[in-house]
Amino acid sequence: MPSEDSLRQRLKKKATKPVVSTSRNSIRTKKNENSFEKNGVCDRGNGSEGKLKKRVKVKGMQCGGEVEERGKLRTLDSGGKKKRVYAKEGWDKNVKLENGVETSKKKRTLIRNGEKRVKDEPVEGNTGHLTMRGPSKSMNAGLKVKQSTHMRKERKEDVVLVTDKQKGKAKEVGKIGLVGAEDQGSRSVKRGRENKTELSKGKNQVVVSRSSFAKKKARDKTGLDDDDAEMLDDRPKKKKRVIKIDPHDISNKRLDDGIGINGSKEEKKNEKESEKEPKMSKNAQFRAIQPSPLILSFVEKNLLGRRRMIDLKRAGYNIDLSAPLDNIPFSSSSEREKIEENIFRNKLEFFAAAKVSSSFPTPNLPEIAFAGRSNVGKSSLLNALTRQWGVVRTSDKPGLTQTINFFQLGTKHCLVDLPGYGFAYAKEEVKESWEELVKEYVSTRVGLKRVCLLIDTKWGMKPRDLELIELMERSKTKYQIVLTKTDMVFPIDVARRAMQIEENLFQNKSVVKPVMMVSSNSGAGIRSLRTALANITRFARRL
Ligand SMILES: Nc1nc2c(ncn2[C@@H]2O[C@H](COP(=O)(O)OP(=O)(O)OP(=O)(O)O)[C@@H](O)[C@H]2O)c(=O)[nH]1
Ligand SMILES: [Mg+2]
Repeated sequence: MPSEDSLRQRLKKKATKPVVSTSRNSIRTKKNENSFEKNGVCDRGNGSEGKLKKRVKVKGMQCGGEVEERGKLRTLDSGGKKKRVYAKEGWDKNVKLENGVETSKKKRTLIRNGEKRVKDEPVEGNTGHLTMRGPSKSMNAGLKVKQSTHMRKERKEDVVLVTDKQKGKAKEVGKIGLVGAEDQGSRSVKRGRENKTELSKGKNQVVVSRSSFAKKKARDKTGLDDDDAEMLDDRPKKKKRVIKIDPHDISNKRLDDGIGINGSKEEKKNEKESEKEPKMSKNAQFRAIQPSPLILSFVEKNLLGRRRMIDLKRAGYNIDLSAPLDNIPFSSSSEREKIEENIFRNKLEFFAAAKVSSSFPTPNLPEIAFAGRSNVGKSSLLNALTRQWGVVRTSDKPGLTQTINFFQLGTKHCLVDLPGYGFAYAKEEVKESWEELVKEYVSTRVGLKRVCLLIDTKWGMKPRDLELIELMERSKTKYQIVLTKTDMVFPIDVARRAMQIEENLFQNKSVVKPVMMVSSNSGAGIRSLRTALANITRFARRL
């Protein structure tokens, strides 16, 4: 029988024995236990320091709530395990509503490459780290969640949670990166977990993780939101079409391209140079002509150009008469006017017509011929000069005069009406024969004192006119330019045309200046022409 004392000793021994925990490797002494009870903090002791993953179970100890580990907060469950935070947990505290989207700001620790960063990051979605997103366009229409994540530094990692209600399909696009940060400095735990579909039927959630900052940057540049950018990323990339151009194929080239088949640099240079010097149209060139003051004063004095009837009346013309208005002349008793009147008051008589040069009449009188293109007004001018209407036939149909017609003015002078050249209602061979006949006449005719080359004021000189001029220059036949139908254009254009022709024929020797300007209809300039022609015949001797 043990004595009472021995029993007491046994009991004491039992009481002094250490309590051994049943957890894995950790041993917690009674002392430690006491210290925890004192501080209200679970202390792991030296053996467990630095190994956060190893959890310590202390018998009879409950660590519900938050356990502080060296200044950091960590959620632990009642069993002392790290508490997993799900989407719906912790919802109420930090969640804000922005544009119908719940967002929360939650402290988050990012540790990469041994560095530890603590950032306040706005996170979308039900949890602090998740973003609700609609991957499809149809989703966007109804429930479009759009929250731009703020990119702060390059190594930032976004976690995006995508929901798709309509399709009911979950698509995992990326992976979740849940980073837990425990322990200070070098001791860090980064938990990256690839999260597979964890969605219910009604609500599918896809977790998307994008780590490429370059992608983000590019999207920001293009101004697309994440949805659009996502769509663009998923699109099959189009291959660039390379079009090979056959340098010898000119089927698609415009005719006015001006670039040669080879498209050499020189050709392009020439083209550029020609572009630099813009070509002025003929009309623009004509408008740029500045008439001399002498011509302008002549135009004004003779009432040339298109005029109002009231201006003609004020100038002394009898506008009630249908005949040329100069039949009421500015009568003056100057000697020159008397001479002019004497010559052109004589009777005008037709006496010969010639189709060929052999039919020309014998040159007994000094001759003044009227040449020019068909319909320029040669026959009309003869009538206007002599005021004898009907002696010379006129027509609005080009090509009426088909022979060289000789008219005797009084007893001392001869006026010659030539067939026109250029366009006419006649066969080509006939027209050519007219032209040849005229050329022969102006170049060989003895007694020809002056050729009045008539030019339509509106159209100016044509190549055939120049041909005849060249011929007369060669044959040294004196010729005078007479602008006709001046009543059809503005006075300034009459002056411009006269100036243009004078400049063109500046170097010609056989041309008689100045250029005369007339209108057989209005009679303007006829008196001046009479005066000029009277001076020719005045000193001409009878042959
Ligand atoms: N407005 C206007 N019309 C004129 C003038 N002179 C002639 N005409 C008209 O021009 C047309 C042709 O006149 P013509 O005298 O027959 O011309 P042409 O040079 O002899 O013609 P061809 O004999 O065919 O060579 C006629 O209808 C005339 O009325 C003018 O000064 N002003
Ligand atoms: Mg005629």
